[in-house]
Amino acid sequence: MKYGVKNINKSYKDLKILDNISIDFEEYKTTCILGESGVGKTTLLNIIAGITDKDTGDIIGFGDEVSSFVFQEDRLIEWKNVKDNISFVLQKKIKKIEIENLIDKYLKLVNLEEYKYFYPKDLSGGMRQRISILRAFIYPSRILIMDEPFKSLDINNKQIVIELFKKLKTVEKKTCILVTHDVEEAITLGDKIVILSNKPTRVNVIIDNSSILDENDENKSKLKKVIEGKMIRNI
Ligand SMILES: Nc1ncnc2c1ncn2[C@@H]1O[C@H](COP(=O)(O)OP(=O)(O)OP(=O)(O)O)[C@@H](O)[C@H]1O
Repeated sequence: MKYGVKNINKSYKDLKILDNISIDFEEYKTTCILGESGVGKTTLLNIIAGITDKDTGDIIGFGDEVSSFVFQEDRLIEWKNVKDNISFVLQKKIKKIEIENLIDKYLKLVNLEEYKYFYPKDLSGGMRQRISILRAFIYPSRILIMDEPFKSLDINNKQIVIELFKKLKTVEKKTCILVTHDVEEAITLGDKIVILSNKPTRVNVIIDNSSILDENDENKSKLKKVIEGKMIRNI
């Protein structure tokens, strides 16, 4: 299956935001869309998800597909416990009898089984976001779209949630699109890093990061410097 965007242009009134954006999203890989605040990352995601109209260009492969989403805020339902928060989104997709087995299996996999009957108010921010990422992975979709999912977390929680994402990625095959302004996040998680910069926003460079994902810190920090340079918007 081929997923991508081609020659996407978008303006809000007279202000051009996205200028001819083309990206291929490789199947089962994680593509990070990286750029400073205001560069148009959320606009691009919303265009991909069909929430916002593009002016011109093509969206490839997403039309008939169901996607899972994870946002900056966790979007758990306060009056439902963990199990019901997950089963709620699965009920139209999976047989009731299978849902509970599935939830048990995944909660166990990520060592969260003891929280099955907890309500969101009794969970920490990091724990809540782990549940929403888990929910997005269990949901039967081939695509997972994440908009700054670690932004509101402190450094420790962020690390824990990132590890959870990596673990789930090894057991559930999904094509992931991760939007972030955080260079380290992109280097840690992205098989491919797409840097958006300039005004109006263009794809500055696409970096194949797959060989550096497990690399040492020295190589990662070199790459970080290169990326930071590319993120600067020449206005
Ligand atoms: N509905 C809208 N009407 C007019 N302008 C908008 C609208 N939505 C976004 N913009 C503008 O488009 C630009 C890009 O916004 P967008 O939220 O897509 O950027 P972003 O890279 O996701 O930023 P952030 O990381 O801060 O969320 C901003 O200048 C924003 O003010």
